[in-house]
Amino acid sequence: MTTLTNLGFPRIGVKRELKQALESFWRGEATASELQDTASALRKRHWQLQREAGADVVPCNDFSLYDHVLDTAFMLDAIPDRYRALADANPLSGYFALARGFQGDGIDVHALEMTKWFDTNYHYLVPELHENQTFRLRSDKPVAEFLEAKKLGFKARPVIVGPVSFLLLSKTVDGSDRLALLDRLIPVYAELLGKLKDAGADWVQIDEPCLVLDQDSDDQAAYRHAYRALANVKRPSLLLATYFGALEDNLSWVTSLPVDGLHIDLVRAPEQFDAVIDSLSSQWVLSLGIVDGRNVWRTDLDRVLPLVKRAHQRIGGERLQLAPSCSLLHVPIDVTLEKALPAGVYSWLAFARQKIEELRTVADALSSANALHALETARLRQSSRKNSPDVHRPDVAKRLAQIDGHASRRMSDYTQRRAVQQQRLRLPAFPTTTIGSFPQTHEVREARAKYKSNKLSAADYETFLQAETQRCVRFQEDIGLDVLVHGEFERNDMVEYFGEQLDGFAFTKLGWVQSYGSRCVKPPIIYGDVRRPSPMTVAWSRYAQSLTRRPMKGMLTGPVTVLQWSFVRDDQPRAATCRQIALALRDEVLDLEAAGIGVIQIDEPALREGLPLRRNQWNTYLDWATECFRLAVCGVRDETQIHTHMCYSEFNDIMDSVAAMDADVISIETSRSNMELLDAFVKFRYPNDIGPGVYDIHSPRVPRSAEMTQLLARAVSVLNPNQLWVNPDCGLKTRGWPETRAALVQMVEAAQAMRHIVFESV
Ligand SMILES: CN1c2c(nc(N)[nH]c2=O)NC[C@@H]1CNc1ccc(C(=O)N[C@@H](CCC(=O)N[C@@H](CCC(=O)N[C@@H](CCC(=O)O)C(=O)O)C(=O)O)C(=O)O)cc1
Ligand SMILES: N[C@@H](CCS)C(=O)O
Ligand SMILES: [Zn+2]
Repeated sequence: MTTLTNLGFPRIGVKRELKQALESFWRGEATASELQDTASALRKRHWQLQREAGADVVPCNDFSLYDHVLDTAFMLDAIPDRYRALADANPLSGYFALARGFQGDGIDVHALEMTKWFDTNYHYLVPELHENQTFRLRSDKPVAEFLEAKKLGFKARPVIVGPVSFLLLSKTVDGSDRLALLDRLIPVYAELLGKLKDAGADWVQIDEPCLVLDQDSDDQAAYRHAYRALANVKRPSLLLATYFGALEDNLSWVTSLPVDGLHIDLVRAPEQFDAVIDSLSSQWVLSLGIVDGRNVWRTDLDRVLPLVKRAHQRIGGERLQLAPSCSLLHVPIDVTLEKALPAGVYSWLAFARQKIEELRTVADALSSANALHALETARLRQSSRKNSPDVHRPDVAKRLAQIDGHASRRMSDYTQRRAVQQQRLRLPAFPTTTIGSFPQTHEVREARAKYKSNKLSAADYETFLQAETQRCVRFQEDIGLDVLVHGEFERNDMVEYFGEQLDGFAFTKLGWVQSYGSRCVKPPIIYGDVRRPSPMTVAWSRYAQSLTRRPMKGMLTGPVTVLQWSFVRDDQPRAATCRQIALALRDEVLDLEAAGIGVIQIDEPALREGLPLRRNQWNTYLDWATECFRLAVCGVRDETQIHTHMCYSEFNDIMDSVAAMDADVISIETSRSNMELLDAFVKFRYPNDIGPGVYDIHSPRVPRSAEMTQLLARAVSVLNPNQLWVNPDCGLKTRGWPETRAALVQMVEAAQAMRHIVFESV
């Protein structure tokens, strides 16, 4: 019998129950045991849901209160010294201190660095290790969650992050070799596996997602060494899970690792099927990832079934498992809860629950004729989508065909533009600005919720937003910021807001996906050709500019980021969809310019995240991604200053492309890494202006101006001071007003200090 399994399930809950529980706990309004009760209720509900949908085996330890990499670091006692006292005194507070920083009781610690989980919009916390790092099994979370599932009657398979990927996803603070720590890590993994065996686990899913990346000979040696060492310990059988891409050149040696099975992603990399099955050890189980865990489209079962049948013939049902391509963490939970989607679009979608049901249909189709009806329904859905007039719009295709090379080039080069912009804007040295959003307080979100449920009229909602914007503009003037923003109070999310105003996008009501910790997003679904029926942001920017004589930045989300943070159609290349979005944004940029907005920021925080995981595919992506950015912005006159913003980006290896975007000013996240990210700009002699973030907005901690001056001094020591702007790392939407006010006052003070120190002026 073929087994239907799953690699991981969303943790947050359909109504974001985990978010509410976490935030209540952090506010001190709920106890730790109330938080843990919500967590165990969610686990139970999700295991039940998966079983009802048809899963034979459910994952456990895929749940996390914040992040699964942080859980692993915490479990292995990889806790940097600055958190140790907190963690020893109270493990839960210590755990959250690593995630969010902590200020109080005479302690002031910043959080671990956060970065993107491969090419997803999920963020993990980067474990901090050092040369003398030791490990021990500090907690038994995987065992506890396995026993919890077992007690409730579920056949569960614990999921753990493999030792080599754990080290490769970590950083050492002293520059020492991460993999040199492997020998100290292996005994702890052996102990954990032994405990899981004792608890009754037959199998463990050991995730080694780094196996789909380019791995050098040291990495290969590390996998060999780790799995040989774990081969002879008392342990459950090991399913080595790979996802987000192909094993490619790594396959030849992965198949000789002493494990018991392999999971492969056949959605991202269907081409690896033959090579894998040909080289598979005769003892190994093979788990086929045939349903897309990263997107929301229903699977073309007629395409998948022949593949599964071939595998069945080759290795037999006993050794065959069916699963989603990767953990379902990246998709919403249940499409049947969506009551307002257009009927056509609704029928084309599968969320986590439906994906497991699709796998059930495939498994049933292998063993009986019972699946005929389900297969026929699936077939009708595929053809309705393929032939829908809502998907294909001839006017969009025609406009795309007419683009020429001039459309993606500014009129003059940067030096000329800089001079006219400076004449127009007359900014001081070290100009201060923010990244766009100001606190999205409970009142702001509540007003929007009331407006959307018709409890607040459009006029009253607008009046409310105007008052918020006005207050925000006044505040920025009062504290002396130079380039102002309107605050983005009208936006639910920087991508969803634009999607809502563009043709070709659909929206969910409960399609929440975890972004980091308690923060979620509702990615829009791009199902058809994209068009802008009317201006999207001009009225708000015009209104905000009318409130001040200082320059007001127009604020847009860039084409690559809209693409990357949406569920994207899979029936045409991503580049084609991105160009359509870029053209829609180009119209918006020109409308903003015509409305008198002299500074326009087009955020592209997802540019790097969109990089293919294999280097040999980078150039193609970077060429179209940067071209799309320029297509969106290059229609403007020289005197219009174009800003861009990127957070969580490692720039070293993409500097050519960042420069090719040719933004007049780029703001980047640098504070958590102590300005390390600036190195790339320095090495490349980046010519345009840069705003290195001087404080971390992901933490409620308020930095002192001296800290920011120190960071700026580091920047000045390597870059031309005339190039530098002063701004936070990212937008302030997640912060409260008290800490925002306090931090920005300190930031303006830091800029003034720098003007004084460097130019002897104030
Ligand atoms: C910059 N980031 C973003 C990423 N991806 C995006 N798509 N958007 C981003 O901004 N990726 C990288 C980073 C990740 N960072 C963040 C930061 C913050 C959030 C966040 O705050 N998310 C919110 C949800 C945002 C939203 O859609 N809000 C809606 C609905 C609000 C709501 O819950 N309303 C309540 C009533 C309100 C109340 O009473 O308080 C309701 O409807 O019941 C809105 O504002 O209208 C979050 O809550 O997690 C995400 C990623
Ligand atoms: N303008 C956005 C960018 C976030 S990456 C904001 O300020 O929230
Ligand atoms: Zn940002």
